Amino acid sequence: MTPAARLSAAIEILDRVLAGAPAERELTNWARANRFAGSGDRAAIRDHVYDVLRCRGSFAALGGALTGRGLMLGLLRAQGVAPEGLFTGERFAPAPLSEAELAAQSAPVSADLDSADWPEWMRPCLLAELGGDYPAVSAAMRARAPVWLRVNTLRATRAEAQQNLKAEGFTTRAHATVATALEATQGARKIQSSAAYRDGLIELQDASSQAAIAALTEALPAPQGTVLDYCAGGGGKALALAAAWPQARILAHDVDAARMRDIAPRAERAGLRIETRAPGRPGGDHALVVVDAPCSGSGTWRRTPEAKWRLTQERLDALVALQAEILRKAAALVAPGGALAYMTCSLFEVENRLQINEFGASEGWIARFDQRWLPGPDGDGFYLALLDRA
Ligand SMILES: C[S@@+](CC[C@H](N)C(=O)[O-])C[C@H]1O[C@@H](n2cnc3c(N)ncnc32)[C@H](O)[C@@H]1O
Repeated sequence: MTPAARLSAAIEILDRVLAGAPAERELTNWARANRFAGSGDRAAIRDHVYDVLRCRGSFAALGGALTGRGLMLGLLRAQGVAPEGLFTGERFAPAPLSEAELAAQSAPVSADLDSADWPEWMRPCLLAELGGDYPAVSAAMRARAPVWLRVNTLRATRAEAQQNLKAEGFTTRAHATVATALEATQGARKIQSSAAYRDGLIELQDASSQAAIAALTEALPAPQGTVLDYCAGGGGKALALAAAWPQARILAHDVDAARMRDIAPRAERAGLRIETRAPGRPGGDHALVVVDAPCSGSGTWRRTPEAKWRLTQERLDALVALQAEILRKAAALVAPGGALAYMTCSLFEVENRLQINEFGASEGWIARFDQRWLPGPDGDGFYLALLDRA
């Protein structure tokens, strides 16, 4: 496909996403309906769609309209690419620019384009909560997220994993402070086809999640009893905990059993043992209960930019109420003398420290420590609190 034909495809997909369709589904449907497109074309179209969704507000301003065409024109303007050579109307290229589109191309736009890429209702809250970090976080959220790998230190050292990956043509960079983390700097899209991945030397996991697991396992070097991952989902945290605590018995639970179906194959690949528990049957008296709570995901919106534009204040309030309910249920499963760990990949204090303060005050728990990681080159946004009974 020509670059212009890829733009046309992205415009078509973006128009459907703007009308409410999920981007992933539209990308899959487009690929099914256009089987002539190769993997390079699909990757390029995908990048256009996600690059644009991350910067929906600023690109609409630059392109003059919140439409597929307007957004793609905004992307080109942001990149300093003249659209006339691509919007030619020839064969599969988008139609030439209208008078109004041409005028929009040279119209002045607000200097604070970074801010335009947060939905308006949440800007005051983020400004207040991020303070001096607001400009850097806003800028970071407009760019693609790096791909981070977690080295399974039971199978290989980080240097060995790096060597093995290099021999297969994948280049990586070691994280400056997280001992298990490697950034895939070349070949990231194909990492799951590597022998290192198949043999369980590495897993995909964001560096901030790894940092949180490191902080948790440092604070609790050897849990005396079972560890329950109460919201285990696909098992990312449970696997990291099992690798960090090879002697511990790790149990995985989730309200939705289907979400846990990848845990067994992932554990097998890594040479780990994780017991899954049926929904509503998490057992009790655990030395540690981990709540990796359902949340806005705002710390990871570089990866899921649609979610940023779909979140509403009402939905956020509902999530906060759900987190409080989950915390109460999970706390009841902690053995006397045991601990409760709460995590989110959210940037909002209402899901993080405020949630913990409220829970602690009403249920009699006290935070031993909490920590926030902000999104940037070294990982996504993340939050961890470790709590003991007051
Ligand atoms: C942030 S995700 C977990 C991600 C997972 N821990 C990982 O590292 O891959 C939150 C999970 O909470 C689960 N969940 C939602 N409501 C729940 C509830 N009431 N009880 C237990 N799990 C719940 C969801 O099904 C989802 O899998």
